[in-house]
Amino acid sequence: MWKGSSVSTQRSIINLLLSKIAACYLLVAMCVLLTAAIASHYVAEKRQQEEVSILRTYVSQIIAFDHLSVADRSNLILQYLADKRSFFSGAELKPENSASTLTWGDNVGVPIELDLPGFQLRVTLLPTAIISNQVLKESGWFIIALALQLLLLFGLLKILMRRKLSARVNRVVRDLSGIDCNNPVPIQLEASLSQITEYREVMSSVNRLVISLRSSREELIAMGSEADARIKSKMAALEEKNRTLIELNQKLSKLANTDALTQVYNRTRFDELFAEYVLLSKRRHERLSVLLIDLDDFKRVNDVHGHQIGDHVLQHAAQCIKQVIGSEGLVARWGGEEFAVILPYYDIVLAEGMAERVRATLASSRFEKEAIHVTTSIGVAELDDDDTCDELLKRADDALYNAKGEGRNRVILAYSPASRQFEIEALDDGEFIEVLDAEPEPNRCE
Ligand SMILES: Nc1nc2c(ncn2[C@@H]2O[C@H](COP(=O)(O)OP(=O)(O)OP(=O)(O)O)[C@@H](O)[C@H]2O)c(=O)[nH]1
Repeated sequence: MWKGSSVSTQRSIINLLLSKIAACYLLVAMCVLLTAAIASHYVAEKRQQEEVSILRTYVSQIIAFDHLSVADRSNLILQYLADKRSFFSGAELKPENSASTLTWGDNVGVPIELDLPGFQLRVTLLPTAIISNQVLKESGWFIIALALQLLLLFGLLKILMRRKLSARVNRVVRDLSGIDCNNPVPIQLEASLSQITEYREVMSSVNRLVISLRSSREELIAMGSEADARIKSKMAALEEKNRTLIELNQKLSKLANTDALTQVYNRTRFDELFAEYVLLSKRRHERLSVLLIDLDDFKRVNDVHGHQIGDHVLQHAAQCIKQVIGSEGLVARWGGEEFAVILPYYDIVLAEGMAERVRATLASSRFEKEAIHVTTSIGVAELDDDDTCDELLKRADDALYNAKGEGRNRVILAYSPASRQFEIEALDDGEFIEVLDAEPEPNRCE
């Protein structure tokens, strides 16, 4: 945009300069004319007086020539006056002792009597206004000539200035178009143009804008970085709070899901997990077994060693079960001194093996300094296609009940009506015999 208007900008600057010069010239010319008009009046008066004085001297010299006749003298005087018609409008000459009077001109103006020996001379001065008009006319021609010269000079000046200004205006235009909005810097005034008021005003307005733009930009940057820093610190605080919240949530969820004494899953969580595992296993037609583990004669432990020691034994027993199960299944406290284990992908035979390992481990363990010995009875059941959670648990519970009834410290398997029946009898310390059951009773283990 700036480049496009460069030429017109130059023209307008040149026209501006020239119009200023022309206005100055007209003002000066008017002053000169006025002065000339006033001066011409005084000049005319003065010149008339000088001419009268010269005339007086001349006539006196003519009179002094004795060898000339009166007529010759008169003629010479009138001839002289006729030559000076630009100052005198008429004359009347009357030699002494002569009856006739010689006249010249029309005698319009101011009459002056010149008293000379032998002659009476009365000359009429041309009116001063006429003389001053002549003076003015001469000045007028002078002024016209001057104006013509000035016009010529203007033309030359215009060409010269256009050439000289071109580079400077281009520089100004380049400066203006080169203002970088990201780093606005005030423009240096072009020395040769700074004499022009309009240029100065425009440039100072531009520079004011540039400075305000710069300060606004700096303010914005400062505000932006301050806001950035605040946002960052807020984000860091938020992240910190979020982390704390996540940790608290994890702790809370662990607290909600874990049994406070034994640090295995609590009953509530077991119920949820058990329902999910049963659902998934049935949907995928995968095996799943459950163990119900009960510590034998635990009342006796409490009675003999106290409830607190009983608590410790419970904790140790829970950790033992967890260790044996490892990552194969999930251990939960079913209630009191009873634990439940979910074994995904385990059929009843595998589950029985795992139950036996649990039973044997606990039976061979000694707890606390009193070397407390506890045995366990375990009921094992495998998920059947038609089973609900409750039915499966019921079968395991029944098996556990049977284990208690059979004398404790043993593993009893429960069979569903749909599955192939096994009978495993626990012998001493976990020896089992697998027996075919011709007519098995549902949910019962023999
Ligand atoms: N120390 C302690 N004892 C508990 C806890 N929960 C249940 N018990 C005890 O466990 C005992 C369970 O007794 P019973 O139901 O008679 O069972 P048992 O003595 O183990 O006998 P059987 O199960 O028939 O082998 C009771 O004495 C309860 O007080 C517990 O959290 N801490």
